Amino acid sequence: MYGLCFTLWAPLPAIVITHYDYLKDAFVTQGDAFITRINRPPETLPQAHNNTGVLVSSRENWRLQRRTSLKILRDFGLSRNLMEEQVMRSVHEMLQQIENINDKKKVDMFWPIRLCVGNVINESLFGYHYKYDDADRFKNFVQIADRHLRAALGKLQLLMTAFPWLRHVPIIRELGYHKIGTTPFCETLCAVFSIKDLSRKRLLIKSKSMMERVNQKILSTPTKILSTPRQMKQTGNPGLDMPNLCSRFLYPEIQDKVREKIFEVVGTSRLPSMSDKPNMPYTQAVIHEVQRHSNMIPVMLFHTNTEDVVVKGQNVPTGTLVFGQIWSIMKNDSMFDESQKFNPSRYLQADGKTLNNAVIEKKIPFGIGKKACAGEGLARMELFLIFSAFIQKYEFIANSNIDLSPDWGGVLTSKSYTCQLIPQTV
Ligand code: HEM
Repeated sequence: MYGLCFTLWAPLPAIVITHYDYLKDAFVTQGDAFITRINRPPETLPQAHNNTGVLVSSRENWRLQRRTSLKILRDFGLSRNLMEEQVMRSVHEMLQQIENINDKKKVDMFWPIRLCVGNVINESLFGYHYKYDDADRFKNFVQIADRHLRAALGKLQLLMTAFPWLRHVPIIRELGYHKIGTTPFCETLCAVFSIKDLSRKRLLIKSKSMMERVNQKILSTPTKILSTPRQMKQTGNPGLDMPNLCSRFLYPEIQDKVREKIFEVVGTSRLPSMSDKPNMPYTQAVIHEVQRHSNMIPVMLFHTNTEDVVVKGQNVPTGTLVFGQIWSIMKNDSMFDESQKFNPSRYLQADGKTLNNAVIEKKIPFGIGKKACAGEGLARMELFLIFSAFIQKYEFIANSNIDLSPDWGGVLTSKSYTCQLIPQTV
């Protein structure tokens, strides 16, 4: 830990914020100054056109894309019951799939969870979902997106962030730009469009024309913003996965307590629904703690400021690269007592029933400010419905020692594990 807010020369000056109060001062209090991304690799690599898509666009383009995306999500039912119904359909299908597993002594939960989450967004955006026994295309798609996310943070990529002109040097362009940038993008498109066995050259040519097709489509349909290739990648993206599920295997007493509360409020004849959520503060507290303790996105994406700002007394000149280090904030004892400990009770007041909003506010897995996660509402709904359905239906017992240290990447993922599932009845 180098301090609450420090400059890193790598070789561009980048300010790294590791304290909630500094982050809030910059991204919330002075949020209008931080609505730009850096427009450099790795952000720009998969983009067919500059300054497009919600995630990496800036200023007016971003405002328009974000506003429209949120409107489309709302129209698709995010703020109404429709989205809950969509999530529940996916949960039912996943539970059915799990029920069909004969040997529940050694179950790998990786694909059931990915498919459940991926199917929600696929069904909403593209109108179809993958069956559990016919999901090879989806799996291929997820693996490509995963590889791309890992590669995007490679050394060459970081070098190109510092010196974007390097992409014009032929050898670097080949290694760094195509290999890490365009090829995974082509592969993703091929996975989406079911194209097989193309040579690399044909792949690039083919992908270029597909990109054009996709872009034409993007530019000519009202849902273009949610259908950009980048978002298509996100449908299978590990970033949309549930956080590390392992946390709860290590704490059987917490698992039992959540189940007890679910049985009290919901019973066993139906699955938990969003209307039960206010009556289940302990379950909410456990989910908050899973997201803090097994945080998935360690650093907020690249931000720069459009005007000079002063963050808690420190000058940040226009155009500075600013990183909000979510990981350090959520693992900091000054913000979360004994932060290494998995302790859901920290989110509850002394009565054990009322949520402690002052602590919850500092837990920021979705980022903070104007460019915070646009899918937070959907993600939180999925977390609640999937997690509580799991615990209501099964007891999860780890088969071996669970290692909670994450696999490092743009998105932190859990190490592989298997578990025993014991069906629950009262
Ligand atoms: C547990 C799941 C999720 C987590 C932890 C998460 C976290 C994040 C984080 C940390 C950011 C970057 C914020 C920043 O740089 O300031 C982000 C951005 C974003 N997320 Fe998520 N996210 C999740 C799920 C989703 C879902 C389900 C969707 C889509 C339905 C989504 C769509 C987006 C978009 C569009 C942005 C870019 C927002 C902008 O730049 O304006 N996310 N997310």
